[in-house]
Amino acid sequence: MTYTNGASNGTNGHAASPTPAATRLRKMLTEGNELLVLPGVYDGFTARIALEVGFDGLYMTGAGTCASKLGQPDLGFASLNDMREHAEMIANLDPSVPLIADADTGYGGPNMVARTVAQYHRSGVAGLHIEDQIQTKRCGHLGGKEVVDVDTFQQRISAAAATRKKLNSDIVIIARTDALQTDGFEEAIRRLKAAVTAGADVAFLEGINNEQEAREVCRALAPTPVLLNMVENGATPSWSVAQAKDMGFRIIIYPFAALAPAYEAIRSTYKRIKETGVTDIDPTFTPKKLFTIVGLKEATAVDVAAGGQLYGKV
Ligand SMILES: C[C@](O)(C(=O)O)[C@H](CC(=O)O)C(=O)O
Repeated sequence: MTYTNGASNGTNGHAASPTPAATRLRKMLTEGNELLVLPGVYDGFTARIALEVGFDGLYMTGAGTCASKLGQPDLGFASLNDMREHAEMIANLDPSVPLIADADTGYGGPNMVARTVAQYHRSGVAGLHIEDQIQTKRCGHLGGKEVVDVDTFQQRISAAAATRKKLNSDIVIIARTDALQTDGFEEAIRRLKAAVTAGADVAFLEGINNEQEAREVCRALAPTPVLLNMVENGATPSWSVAQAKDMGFRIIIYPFAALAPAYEAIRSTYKRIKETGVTDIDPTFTPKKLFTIVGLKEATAVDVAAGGQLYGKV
């Protein structure tokens, strides 16, 4: 299915505002029945690479944001400001491509959750996930997790949904439960259903262990779309897009898709410098190539349209 961004010329000669990314994401979920594939991105460079390849949307990983922006593990180090600022930069590189961004626990009680949703909305984020872990959260694929009670979780989602409504926003609210590890499958499903009752648009069962759980969560939550978190080498087996679709998922995210290859590639190059004294990087990777990947053409077009000639000789 192709979604246009809806931009057209208004009668006053100004271009009409394009459809917000949140509205586009919501439409993809409600009007289609395809599986939306969103690679994990953790900074502007990885986002640009994903945009170049072309996907239904992007996923801003909190683990990757903690690692790249703060140099810290996914243990609740990132604040709302860290996450919002990062998400805003990524969401606006190409606002026609929806960004789903991690919002951890929502960063506090109902008022903080409301603030988080409002700030993500104003930043151009199309969807966000809010979970039921305690504030000192950790990556969902680590042991020793703790969750808040179901009422507290429901309040987080209610505050998110009320904010979406108040702002007349289409931002997609994704309720994530981490209760599978702590309380088992039945309780996790109960929590996701409670979250949908409270206004969540999408359900996210963290740390799915096997195909039976995968199929069952999609069946139990239907018609609510369910998101699959494809963290390689974590609790969940590695499934392909085709398998995820067959199991009934509507969104698949790959938080480690950029992190793992970046680590390998960067580390081996750094080691080569240390051991041989040269980087030996691909000779076609010129400075101009890097800047082309991150928007040289667009920057040149803006300058030329303004009557400038700044980049003619780049
Ligand atoms: C999805 C996630 O929240 C993320 O930050 O990308 C993480 C990924 C990870 O750290 O393995 C999560 O699953 O908790």
